[in-house]
Amino acid sequence: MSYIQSLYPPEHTHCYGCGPANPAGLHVQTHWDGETGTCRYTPSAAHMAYPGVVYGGLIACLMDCHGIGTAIAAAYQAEGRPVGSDPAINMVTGNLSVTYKLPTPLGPELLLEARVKREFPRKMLISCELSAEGKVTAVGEILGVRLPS
Ligand SMILES: CCCCCCCC(=O)SCCNC(=O)CCNC(=O)[C@H](O)C(C)(C)COP(=O)(O)OP(=O)(O)OC[C@H]1O[C@@H](n2cnc3c(N)ncnc32)[C@H](O)[C@@H]1OP(=O)(O)O
Repeated sequence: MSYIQSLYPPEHTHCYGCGPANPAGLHVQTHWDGETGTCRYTPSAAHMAYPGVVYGGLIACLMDCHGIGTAIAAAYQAEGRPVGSDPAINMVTGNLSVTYKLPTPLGPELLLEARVKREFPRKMLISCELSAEGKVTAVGEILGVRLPS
């Protein structure tokens, strides 16, 4: 299946974190298997906090866009229709929190796994774990709020 952000309507493809049409963006890609949103991202040397460690703001960006991508995928699934079908489901971040448990090593690929924690009529609370080399280094929660169609 295509990644979720590739199925956003054209006007929502310019996001710095995940917009495929933003040449300067991070191009976060969320893959949804019906239960878990998965994203892989390898930071560059420019994403450094201090030698050997990933900048926390980058981690927040990755969790933000991957969380919203997961929330949107889950919202389509809850309505029993394919991602990208009309009417489009659009969400923005109402709230984002990140707990940095360990320094995240700069170099290896990062794995983000996101799941629905709570579902409400107009919003979706997503939990996200970020790991590097098999170790969870950060956890987060993202509240996606649905925009009117
Ligand atoms: C779409 C493709 C791009 C990908 C996006 C990537 C992620 C982003 O960076 S998005 C940009 C950053 N986020 C923003 O700019 C959002 C700015 N905020 C807003 O536009 C509005 O406050 C918005 C839309 C979140 C809510 O406004 P509005 O529709 O008036 O909401 P409102 O009716 O007050 O609340 C809706 C529900 O959400 C809840 N809610 C809204 N904001 C928050 C918040 N910050 N924290 C907790 N709950 C909230 C409300 O409690 C309410 O819950 P319930 O339905 O249970 O009563």
